[in-house]
Amino acid sequence: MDTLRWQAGTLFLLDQTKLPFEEIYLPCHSWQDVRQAISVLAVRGAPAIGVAAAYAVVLAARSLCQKGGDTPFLTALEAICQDLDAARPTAVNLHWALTQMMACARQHEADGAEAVTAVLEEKAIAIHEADVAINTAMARFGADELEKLGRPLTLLTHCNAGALATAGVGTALGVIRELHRRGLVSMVYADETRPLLQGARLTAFELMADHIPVTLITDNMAAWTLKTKGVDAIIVGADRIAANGDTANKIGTYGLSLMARELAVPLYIAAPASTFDLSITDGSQIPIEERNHDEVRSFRGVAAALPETPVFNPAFDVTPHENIRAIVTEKGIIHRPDAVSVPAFFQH
Ligand SMILES: CSC[C@@H](O)[C@@H](O)C(=O)COP(=O)(O)O
Repeated sequence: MDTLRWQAGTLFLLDQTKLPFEEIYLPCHSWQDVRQAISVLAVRGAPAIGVAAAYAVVLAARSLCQKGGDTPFLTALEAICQDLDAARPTAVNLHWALTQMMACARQHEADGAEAVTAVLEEKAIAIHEADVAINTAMARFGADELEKLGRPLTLLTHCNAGALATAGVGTALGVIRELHRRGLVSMVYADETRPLLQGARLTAFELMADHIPVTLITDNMAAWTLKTKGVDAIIVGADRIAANGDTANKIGTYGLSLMARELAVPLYIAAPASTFDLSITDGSQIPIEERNHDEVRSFRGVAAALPETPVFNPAFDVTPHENIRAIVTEKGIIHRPDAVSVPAFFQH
């Protein structure tokens, strides 16, 4: 089951709003289709959003070639990229992929719009394929690191940082998959992850499909689970990591990090280099997406509160770097991330 598929000039996205009950591919024929899919979380997870956005740029370039118009090709493409970038403001992989695509377009500008479109397609496919390899490398580095904790491991994860959030085996779940392959996973506790239940609908589904032992808990059971179930480590993904290691991830991760610190459970982040935003010094500069309030008042149309109930619905929070034991990347491990170790890691 692929999260995304590029076939004969159409992007097919596994519609994650329907999982785990229905496995339906959503055909995206235009960049607007992709933008809509990103907004409603039909495709989600920072790396998968980046790959989808790269294909959206190909669709946009193709449509601009067909339509023509007064605005210069690259100016029009740039405006579309800005619109796509705004679809999910926290996940920096989206911005990263769009920047890569625009740089590629500019590099080949002199060859004309048709040629640029062809090169952009090659670039999007390269970004897609690279994500698969990046996940595999991260899984190995992460498993080597967590293996040091002893065995068998009881782990806890939050949201979905799996195959469904990437083009490959996943970031945090990629590490868990590799640990399982080595016979080192005793149990994975999966937070259900309110309000949109990525943990219940996607993580539990993914792990069960791979016969990895998983136990679903509601988010408010995490502290008690950490205290009573012998959890050896927490491992999660990330949406944006500042230069000092402060990490934005799904809302609830910050709370987990406080529990982890209190209970001396190490917290690991697994994220590719494209999730780092070295242009910002710390997590206070990370934009936090706030989503529709109905996501909290109800789930799939079933009301949980009165429609006029006031709501706060931030989709992400920021975990301070002090609460993170290590960040697993495709280039290796950043131990005890801080304002010195993170930039130094990327200088080599
Ligand atoms: C490898 S995915 C890492 C993060 O993107 C993931 O943990 C997360 O927070 C996803 O949030 P979502 O709102 O489902 O896109």
